[in-house]
Amino acid sequence: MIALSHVTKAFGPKQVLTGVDLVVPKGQSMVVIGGSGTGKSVLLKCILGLVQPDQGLITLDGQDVRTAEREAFLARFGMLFQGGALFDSLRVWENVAFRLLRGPLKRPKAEARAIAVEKLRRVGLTPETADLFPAELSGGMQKRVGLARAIAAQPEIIFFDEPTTGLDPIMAGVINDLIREIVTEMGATAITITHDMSSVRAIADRVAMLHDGVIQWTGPVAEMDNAPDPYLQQFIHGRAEGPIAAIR
Ligand SMILES: Nc1ncnc2c1ncn2[C@@H]1O[C@H](COP(=O)(O)OP(=O)(O)OP(=O)(O)O)[C@@H](O)[C@H]1O
Repeated sequence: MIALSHVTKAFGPKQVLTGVDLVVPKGQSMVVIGGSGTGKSVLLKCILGLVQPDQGLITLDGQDVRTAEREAFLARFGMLFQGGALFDSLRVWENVAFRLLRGPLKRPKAEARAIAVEKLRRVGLTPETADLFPAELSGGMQKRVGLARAIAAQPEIIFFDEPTTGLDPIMAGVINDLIREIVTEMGATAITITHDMSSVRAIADRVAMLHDGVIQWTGPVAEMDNAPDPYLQQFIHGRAEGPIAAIR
């Protein structure tokens, strides 16, 4: 379980998080929605310890994340970054096996490659893809490679940062379905950041809306449509009119 309690973060005069309380139960898929610049990425970075909150407490399975040994802590996480973030100079399989070729999860090269090929298969890519370079792949294929990399080391927790950005609606649907299937079969805890409401409906067990530095609403995805919160309703229906200022 990941728990955030009264987490605040400012950059200079800019208050980004003003008191975030959020619980992500183990094995659940939480999707965080909210407008551009509301601090969704900052929230993920705080959990990972890449950004230090000014106040508040973040725990993973009851342990304050600040006291965890860094390498072992990060080894528990997988990440699918916005845009895939593949290394252009490495072959596809080396990208997928990146964390299996170095650091605390290092294993023999042949074994790392075999795992990479298996993970590529899991995301619908053939073994021939393994020896290509990222530039030789379409955007949708790159996203699949990023997903294979995120799951290669069997993480307990996976973060997906805008997993469908830049994809056509059909490929976005394929990636959403893959994420849902993989998270379920791995029993992983997942946090996804997205603006894409089709992702929310495909991926989420629970939804949290970040607005004005706090979690404005959180609940099961099944309750989202009927929740009375006007901020949430404006956001999920993409209305210009409502309590959230449309000019930013
Ligand atoms: N290292 C930093 N230094 C200064 N300001 C930062 C830093 N990181 C984030 N910010 C600011 O914090 C705010 C929130 O940024 P963040 O990237 O978390 O937004 P977001 O909700 O993920 O947005 P988007 O949906 O557009 O990706 C922004 O105003 C951003 O400029």
